[in-house]
Amino acid sequence: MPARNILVINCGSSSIKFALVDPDQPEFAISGLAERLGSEDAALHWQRDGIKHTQAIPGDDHRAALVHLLQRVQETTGGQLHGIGHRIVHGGEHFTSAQRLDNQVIAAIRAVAPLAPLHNPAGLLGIEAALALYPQLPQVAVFDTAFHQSLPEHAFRYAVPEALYREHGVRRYGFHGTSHRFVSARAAELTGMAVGDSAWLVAHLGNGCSTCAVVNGQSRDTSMGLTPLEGLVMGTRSGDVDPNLHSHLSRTLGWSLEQIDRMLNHDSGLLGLSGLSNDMRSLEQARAEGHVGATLAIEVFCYRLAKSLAAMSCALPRLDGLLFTGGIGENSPLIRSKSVAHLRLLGLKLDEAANERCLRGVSGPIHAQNHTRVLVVPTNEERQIALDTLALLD
Ligand SMILES: Nc1ncnc2c1ncn2[C@@H]1O[C@H](COP(=O)(O)OP(=O)(O)O)[C@@H](O)[C@H]1O
Ligand SMILES: CC(=O)OP(=O)(O)O
Ligand SMILES: [Mg+2]
Repeated sequence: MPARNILVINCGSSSIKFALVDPDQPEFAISGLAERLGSEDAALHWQRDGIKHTQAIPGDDHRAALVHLLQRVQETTGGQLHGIGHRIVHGGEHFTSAQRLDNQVIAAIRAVAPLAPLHNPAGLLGIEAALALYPQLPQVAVFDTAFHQSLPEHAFRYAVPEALYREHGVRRYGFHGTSHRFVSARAAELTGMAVGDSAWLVAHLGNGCSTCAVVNGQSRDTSMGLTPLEGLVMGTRSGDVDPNLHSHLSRTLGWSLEQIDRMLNHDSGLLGLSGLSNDMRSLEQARAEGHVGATLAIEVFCYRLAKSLAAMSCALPRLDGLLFTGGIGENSPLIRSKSVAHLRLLGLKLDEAANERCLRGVSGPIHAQNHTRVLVVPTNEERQIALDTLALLD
């Protein structure tokens, strides 16, 4: 059978992640990241046959970086590409599953772009660039929101006038669905349970962070809402604040909506609290050196995470386990330990030695004996996107 290579493109606000996935192979033929796009420090990093490479691409924007990135892919496949899968963060209420891209689907993605201002515009750039270079190849959009279309109405409605929902789509959508779906299915596999009879709390902790209650393979509640700003403390995003903060800042400081938007999305979260960095590695190091802001940022991050998990537990009939994933969830024993320490009432307690061992791709159980399961489960959004893309193309 010829290789069924799927190129997966995940465009963020200032970076593009990519991977060439053959679903029959455990490793990616090539994967990488174009980062700091639009700046003089822009660079393309990729890994092929276990060897890491870097190319400076100063000043490259998304479109220009995609040209370089696709050259690396082309060298690897020799032109054997079956299709392209794009991660699109917001699919609104239109899409409950992945979609083959056509003009109508692209228009619908564009229509909800204001609800994911850091993500959808970049995703559209990725689609345009890939269509320009590979007009003959089938392309698919895989939505972060799709997995959460199973939320019951009492979980997805806001307590605002009904017309805002009916006429303007103001509701909770939820994000990171591809990751929540992948790790909850993987956890069932790892523990010998049937996905269709399992109940998990999931903490996806990357640059964006969210929690999810997954029952029998379906999302029942999640911490992100109309946009990927609601919920947890994130790298640069505030998560939940009092909704009156907007009018307070406007009335007392004269701030514009743009200023408030920028502050909540780009200047808040770990960065805002610490005054130092949005990167958890840097904060952990600074905390170890006694940095007050970094210490506080970590305390708030962990407490708010635990509070959200406790709230999510309302959506579960029982708790089969808590799953940690994402760059922070997979790599930070400190964050796992501090957040689980707030959750004794849920019957959660860690085996700290096991917790310390789970980092840099090492996964496994980290709970104390005779306590509810806590697992570190590495996510693989790229593989899931490739599988969804193939399922649609076949
Ligand atoms: N060893 C580590 N310890 C603590 N945090 C880590 C470690 N490795 C990565 N991280 C954190 O993971 C976050 C990025 O997560 P990732 O899932 O890669 O993000 P993205 O949402 O961009 O995919 C950053 O805050 C980074 O500092
Ligand atoms: C939806 C979201 O927050 O995505 P990311 O974590 O990639 O920023
Ligand atoms: Mg992410």
